Amino acid sequence: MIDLFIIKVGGNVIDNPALLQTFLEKFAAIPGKKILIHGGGKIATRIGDKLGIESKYVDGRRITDADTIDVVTMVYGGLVNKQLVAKLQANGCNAIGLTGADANIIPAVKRPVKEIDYGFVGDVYTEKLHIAPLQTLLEAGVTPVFAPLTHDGNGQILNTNADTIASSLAIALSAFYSVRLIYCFEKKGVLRDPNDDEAVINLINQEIYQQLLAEKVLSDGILPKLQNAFGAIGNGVKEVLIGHADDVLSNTTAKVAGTLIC
Ligand SMILES: Nc1ncnc2c1ncn2[C@@H]1O[C@H](COP(=O)(O)OP(=O)(O)O)[C@@H](O)[C@H]1O
Ligand SMILES: CC(=O)N[C@@H](CCC(=O)OP(=O)(O)O)C(=O)O
Repeated sequence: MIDLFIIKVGGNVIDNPALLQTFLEKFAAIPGKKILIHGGGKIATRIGDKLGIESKYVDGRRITDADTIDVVTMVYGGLVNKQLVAKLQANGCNAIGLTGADANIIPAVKRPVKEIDYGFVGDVYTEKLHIAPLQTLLEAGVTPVFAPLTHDGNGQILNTNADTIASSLAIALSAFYSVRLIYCFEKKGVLRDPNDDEAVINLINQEIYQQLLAEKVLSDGILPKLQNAFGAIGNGVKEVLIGHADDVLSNTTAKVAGTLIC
């Protein structure tokens, strides 16, 4: 099977112009087929603040009321997505910006209200992903760039965590490609001590994962990232890495920098 790189870049990188520029240059230089999924939570929060719309998170997921879905649709689907596409074009990468609603690629279900009402947050409808349009783009040498937005099939846009979109696409595309999923953020990998940026754990298996959870070394956004990483590796994805945005290119070769999930 042909290699396919699925790379997720988070909001802290997107919000740092120097880090973003380096990342995009290196992403553009990756040879072969690739897909980029971007976050942008930090930027949506900042623009929401300017508009007087407060951001609330529960377990790393944004509570997305009617005003907030408008903000994230504009910020993720417009501002961030189109700026990334333009910058990739400037780096010689023929990118196309998409949301999960485009070509019906990522249908989702509005998260049912239990103890928490997340509002317009979507859980990916994994069995209904439409992969064929993505294959057509990839075969044409075009690089899809996904905003963290999905849709419910009834005209409603939904807000979906970007780490989840990356793992869902990686799992679905593993039927056709040898998929390598790389989560890029502003740390060098999963850290044994969250206050020591050099304390990178090079390899995490289920046993080490459970130990780290028990030791409470993991918190905030690294929790959904690891959950999605293990979901991917257990469902056909060939390789999953978590590492620094600067190391994206080294992580596409045999020499790995960051945390390998196995
Ligand atoms: N053990 C750990 N190793 C790495 N990051 C950690 C750890 N514990 C907590 N974190 C936090 O998780 C964050 C990554 O999650 P998140 O901000 O959602 O990433 P992204 O920018 O990809 O969206 C890091 O910025 C860090 O603050
Ligand atoms: C439902 C939900 O929480 N969606 C996320 C989507 C953006 C995202 O995932 O951005 P980062 O990767 O930069 O964190 C949010 O609105 O924050």
